[in-house]
Formats: sequence, C-alpha cells, structure tokens
Amino acid sequence: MFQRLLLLFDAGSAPAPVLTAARHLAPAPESIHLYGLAPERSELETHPPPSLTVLAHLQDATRDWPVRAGVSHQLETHLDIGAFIQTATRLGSDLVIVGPLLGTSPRARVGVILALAIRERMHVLSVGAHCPETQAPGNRIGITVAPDGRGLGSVAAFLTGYARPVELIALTSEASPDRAGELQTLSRALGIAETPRIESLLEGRTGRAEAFDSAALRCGADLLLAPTDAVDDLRALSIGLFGARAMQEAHVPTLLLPRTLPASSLIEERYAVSDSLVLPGLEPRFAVEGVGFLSNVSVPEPGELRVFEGGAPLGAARHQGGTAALPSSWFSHVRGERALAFAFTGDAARDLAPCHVVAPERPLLLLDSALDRAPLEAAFSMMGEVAHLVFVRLRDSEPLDMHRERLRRSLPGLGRPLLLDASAWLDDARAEDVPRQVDAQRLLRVATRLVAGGARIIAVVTRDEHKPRSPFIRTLTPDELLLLPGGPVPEPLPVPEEPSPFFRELALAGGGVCLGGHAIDFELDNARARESVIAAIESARSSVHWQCYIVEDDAVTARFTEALKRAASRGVRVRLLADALYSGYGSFGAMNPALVALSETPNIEVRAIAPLTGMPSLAELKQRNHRKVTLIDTERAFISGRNMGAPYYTGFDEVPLRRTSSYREVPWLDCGARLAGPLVPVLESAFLAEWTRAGGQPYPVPSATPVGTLSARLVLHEGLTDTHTLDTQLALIRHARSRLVIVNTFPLLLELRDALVAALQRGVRVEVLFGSVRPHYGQGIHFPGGALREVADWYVRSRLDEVIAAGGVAYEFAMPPAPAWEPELERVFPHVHAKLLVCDTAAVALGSANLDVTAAYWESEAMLVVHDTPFAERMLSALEPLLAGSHRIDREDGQWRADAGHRAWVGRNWPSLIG
Ligand SMILES: O=P(O)(O)OC[C@H](O)CO
Repeated sequence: MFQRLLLLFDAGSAPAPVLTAARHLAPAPESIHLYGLAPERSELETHPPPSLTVLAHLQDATRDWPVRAGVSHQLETHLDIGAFIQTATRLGSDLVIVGPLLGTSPRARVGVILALAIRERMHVLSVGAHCPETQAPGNRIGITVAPDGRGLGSVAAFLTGYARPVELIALTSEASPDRAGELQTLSRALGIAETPRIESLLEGRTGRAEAFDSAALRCGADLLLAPTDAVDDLRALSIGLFGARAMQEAHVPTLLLPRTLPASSLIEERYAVSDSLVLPGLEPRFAVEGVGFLSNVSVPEPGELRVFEGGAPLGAARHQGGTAALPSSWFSHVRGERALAFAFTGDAARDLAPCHVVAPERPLLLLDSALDRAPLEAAFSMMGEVAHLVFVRLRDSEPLDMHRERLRRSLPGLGRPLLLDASAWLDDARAEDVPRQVDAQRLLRVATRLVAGGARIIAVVTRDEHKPRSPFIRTLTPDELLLLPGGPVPEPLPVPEEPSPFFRELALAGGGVCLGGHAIDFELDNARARESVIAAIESARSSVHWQCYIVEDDAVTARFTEALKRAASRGVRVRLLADALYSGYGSFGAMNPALVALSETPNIEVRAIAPLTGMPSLAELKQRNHRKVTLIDTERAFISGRNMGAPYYTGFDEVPLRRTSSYREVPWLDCGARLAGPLVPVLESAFLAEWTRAGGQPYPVPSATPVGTLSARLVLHEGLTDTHTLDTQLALIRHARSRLVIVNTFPLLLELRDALVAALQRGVRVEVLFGSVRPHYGQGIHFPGGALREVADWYVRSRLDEVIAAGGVAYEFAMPPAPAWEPELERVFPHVHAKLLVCDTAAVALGSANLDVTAAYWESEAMLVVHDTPFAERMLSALEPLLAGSHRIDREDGQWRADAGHRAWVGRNWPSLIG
C-alpha cells in the first residue's frame, strides 16, 4: 500500500530492524530515499565511517526488494527537523520510517515523528532500538486505544486498505464493556470474524509508551498502530502516550496514523512565561517560550518584550533568547502577588502570556518543580501556611505549562503555583552544556542568587541523588523532607553580614570569609616555582602535606620526591594525597612508580583519593579531586594550578626545543601562589578532611597568626556538592567595573562566557590569554605528536567566539625565541594551564579551578582570592608582557573570521561531557 518511502537512520543504529519493519509494511514500493545522519562523515581518520557502513548495509538490503524507481540517499551531519520535513514533502513520501537514532535526543526524534504525523498528516513508522531483526510469521497487530475510543476511525481506515488478514489486539488501560462493543463493530466492519482480544496495560510502568510497548511485546504483536487522533493535549504528548525515550527503545515497531481530527493545543501558537520574585537587591527575571510542541511559534531574537499589568503597559525591555531581567523600578509598587502579561513587540497576533510576580511577605521554600507528588504534598501540608512555596523549573525541555499543570493537579489546595525558571536566574544559556546530574546544584545556585538579592529561604528541596550543600541555605532531599519532625517550621539559616554587596555575593558564593594578615606572592615562572617548593620542603621542620591531581613519573617529580625523602629522613612527617585515577595510583591496578617508591619511605605516607576498580559510573569518572595544594608546617602553603611533573615546573628556557621535539617537551604557562597567614590552617583543615576521607589518621591543626597585610579568602569547592569556585568566578565577573583578565585554556562554561559578554556590554575591557593544547611554532607548524589535541584547541576557541564578537580580545599565548631553542622555531605557542582571573585591581583569583563545566560542577577545587590592589597591579604588570608578546585576536582578525565555520562545527559536535 505504501509507495514512496523515506527512511531516516543514523550511524549508531543497526540497520536490520529498520529494514524488516519497513519491508513488512511496504513489500513493493515505488521509491526509497535513505536519509542518513552521519556526524562522522568529515572525520577522515575513521575509515570507513560507521554511517557509511550502515548506508552500505541498507543499500545492499534493498537490492532484493523490488523498488521500481530506485533507491536514492543523502547524508547529513545532524537532524534538522525542518529540513527533514521539507525533504519528506518534496518527495511526496507516503511512509516515513524513523530508525532508533541513537545519536539524537529522544525528544528531537519524537518531535520529527509527531510533526510529520500530526501536522503534515503522514504515516510514520517508528522503529525502536529493540525491534526484531527478522519478521516473525503471522500478522498480529496491536492497537493503542484511548480511554474514550478516539482514534478507532483512523485505525479502521488504515486496516481497510491493508490487504492481509490480521489478528487484532486492543491494548487499553480500560477494558470497559463499551470498548468491547466498539471493537466488535470495528472488526465486523473489517470483515474479521473474531472479536479482537483486549489486553490491559500493566500498571506501574513509567509511561504510556513503555506500557504499550511492553503489552504489545507480551502479546506477540508484530506491529503497533497508534492513531494520533487519540492525542489531544500537550500532556498526552509529552508525558503520556508518546514517551520519547520509550519510543526510541521500543521492541515493537509503531505505525503512527496521521491526524484526521483538529489538533487542539498541539499546534496552538502562543507564548508562556515563567513567574518571578520581587527582591530588594535583584532584578526580577522571566523566561518566555513558545507553547505548542508542533507550533511554529518561536522566540524572536533579538527582541523586545512588552510587559503589562492589569491591561496597562509597564514598559518594554530587551530579552536574550526569551530571558529577560526587568528593571526593579517597574515592580516597586508590588505588594504580595500581582498578575502580569507579556508580549513580544510586533507580534500582536499572539495572546498575551500571563504570569505572576510575588514580593515575598513570608520566607520561601524553594522546590524542584519536577518533584514527585508525595514530597510536594508533604511540603504543602508542613509549610504551606508559613512559607511561599516557590517552584523552580530546571530544564526548558519540559515546558512551563506542563510543570504548572502537574503542580496544580498534585496540589489542588495550593492555587496557582509560582514557577520560576532556573536559567532565567542563572543566565546559564539554558544549561545546554551542563549535564542533568548537576541540576540539584543548579537549584541551590538559584537559591543562592535569591538570597544574595535579599530573599529569606527556609530550605531548598531537591529531587536528585546528589545533595548540594551550603553553609547558608538548608537543603533537603525528598526523604529528608518526609522525615522532618512536626513542630515549628525552622527559620532560614543566618547569612553573614558583609560590608558591600560585592563581598556579600562573594561570601555567599564561596562560603569563605575574607581574612587579613597574609603574606602572598604569585609565581608565573615554572623554574622559580619549582625551586621555591623544593626550598620550602628543605626548610620544613614538622610536616609537608601535598595534595595533587596528576603526579607524573618523570625527572621533575623525582626532584620533588628526593626533597620529600630528605625531609622525611630529618623526621618531617610527609603526607601525600593523589587522585587515584589521574595519578595512576590504585585505580584499575595502576601503581605510579614514583608514588610507590615514596610510600615505601619511613615517615612518608601516600594515600589515593577515590580509587576505581570495577566499571565506573560517569560520576565516579568525573567527580575527581582536582586540588593542587602543598602545606609546609601548617605555616606556609602553595595553592596552585600546577600538578606534579615536568610540564608545570619546567622553565621555557630550560628545554632545548627543536623542530623535532615532541609536543610533550614544550613547557606550559602556569600559575600558583605562596601563602602565609590565617588561611593556611583553613587549607590544612581541608587537606585533613580529604586525608581522613582517604583513610588517613587525623592529626592536630595548629592555628596561625597574622604575618602580613594582605586580605584574601579561600574558596573550596567540593564536586557535585557545591559550586563555590564557579559562583566566585561569576561574582568577580559580575562586579568588574573596568577590566577583566582571564588566563586559561579550558572551554568556557557557557554561563561564564555569557557573563563575560555581559561585562563587555557594560563597558568592561575583557582579555583572555589562552594557549595551544597542541603546541606549535613559527607560522602554525605543530610539534610532532598529539594530533588529537588539535580538536580540543578548536573547541576552546569555539567558546571564545561570542566574547570576541562582543568586543573582547583574546591572546594566543606565544613565547619569544629562547637561547636554548633552535632558531628556526621563531616563536613557540605553548599550552596555558594557569587558572587565573583578575577583576579590576580589586581581586585576583588563582588556584586549580578552570573555567569549564568540569571544574564548575564535577571536580573538587581549591582557589585563593586575593583582595589587594598592589597585588592585583603586580599581577597585571606580570601579565602585560605575556599579552604583548602573544598573538592578538579581535573581531577584525581575518584568520579568526575565516575559521569561524570550523570552530562552529567542532563546538556543535564536541561532547559537552568532556568540556
Ligand atoms: O590539567 P588540569 O590539572 O587542570 O586537569 C585537567 C582536567 O581535565 C580537569 O578537568
């Protein structure tokens, strides 16, 4: 019956199930067009690319399939829904077959399926990852039946044209007598003698799609018919019948029958807007989005938003991607709760999007809007009277309307739920580069921003397994909420008094207080840094404690370990903590020889942080301890970006670089600080906590007296628990008035990137010194080896694009010729490993924290923020010649502009997990 087939497949999926299902429905088509998604096609090193292998399989298998007009194909790098639908309409396809598409998000996959079936009114066959490779004998068809019977008309229409005898099984959650009668009528109309079997869905499945799939599998159905006439609202679409992931993973091919009835809310065209809070120290923030999963409504960009209260205009403001921070003055009259409405300028055809804004009169209870019903009910019954229940949506992949509707149904006594959008408050680019595993931390970050703006928060209730922590905001898991004893509701935790909003935000962000009485100097020169650490070890009297992420087994590490052994032989207690994975010490059987030799020395103890043995989880791989700290007698400390090994502690002029030198021989630019004063025991306590966690015995931590005049704060971040270093970096960027200098080569977290763009827009000069992960020399010639690192270079650069477009200046770090180098090298472009941020002359942050997603959320970091103008000026003076000698890139740079496409490609296709 089907004649013109369009088959959508991708590189990661097996071709056999797709072909089997397609041939079953179209034994003799007129034409087949194969539409492949092949992100690898420009990766020349993969030979043959997997997508081409799948394509070859499909072409091969169509050879004995009688296709009159032939088989054509095209390969695309990613699924562009609009382009795909255009292809389907251009070809006049009457059956679109969609494979599992394992390289595409399930939601995008279901988006294309539903757009075709509901809006374009085409038949779409969805073939899941677990569908059979061969066709079973027989012809058993399952039908998904809506509780009110809608959709049976299109089932009848399809079966009338279906030439073969079938056995029908109706799958329904409601086996009522009415349903049995309708099905009997249907089967008689189709000339089927037997009344269809009626099978009930198993309760307790996570979603309707999974329940239908498992019922169809249980009944031995070869095909499942899903009439899209049965889909009538957004809820049914998003969380009901068509669970996106379940469809992608399905065991039985599902044929979606095209829409014949009008599709109400699925194709409605309007906007929805999140609610907001009015706080004394923070602009209210809103997120506007298009409603209607299949509608053509999209947020205009760039654009202006008009805001109304009671029909009267409040004003118009610019929005960025639908997110807007509106002037507080518009809302100064608001007491309690007010209704607002939003509209985009020039879009009068759309209805105004309503929302509410609250000036809180009671403390807040902040809840993840995706919490289950039980904790929601518990929160409402415990705190509904004394607190404003404020819900936060953490991902915009789940529409605002859906959250509001679910909250309304879960808490009928609540009235209209107040729903904030996390990305609007965090400005985190809709968390596109941030994994869902850290959403609990994002929720706490929203709470921290609200508290910085003056909100009082009783607690934050998260949904995720990783419980975030803050010294100033109580956090509760659903279980903890359910177990809260009765009695008075606890007060919000106290927030420190600080002399200025800047310091208040820093205190809230980092949890660390600013202490005076320090002597601090920094070191950008690797050789001097090395000698300084060795001299400190040589002078140690009682203890040397060293925590490191990477310990290389090389000659520079040997210099340190020899010094440590000499100290130990004088009776100094040496305790060394190394990340078990990245130092190759105790994970998967690896035993770093340098550390083994140390551990065998009297007075030296070496401990591994978080060893891995079996198959690790993503969190185990990513939640590593990235701190780099050395403590001498609890009197002096080094807090650094440097790991232990040659790249970090070798001077550029100490290596006789040649054109034939391996890329590994090129030293890196790095930075660390030497510190004495009251923060040293704080750092020692942090080491002690890690030490005992790794199985070490506790030891006493003495206090320290002031030794100098500098003020500083220590920011300790614990991976998957808090975001102290990220929030501190953001606070510094947000408060910069005239100049920001960043030295780092990791792909900027989008939120940090956008904060830098915002700084540029308010007139701050922004400079970024970055390096070459794959070092090169002269006019772009790479040192031998490390070819894959070049991709990382493109990725790092892709995250600088918007900063440069907004007027920022980037410098690709270059070193002038050194006497020890072969003259033909000219300039050398090394890696920049320092993690450094200078905010005006008000603050310098340095330590282990990169500016990427891994440092921000997953890993544990140690960072020092020095609040001292002469110190910042010294740092800027030291950086000035490095910037001047580097390759300057601004938005006028021809080569930078010419490479834009390449950067964009890598930026799109690099897995954000790595970033
Ligand atoms: O070189 P490091 O010590 O900054 O560590 C690099 C890792 O990718 C950290 O995420």
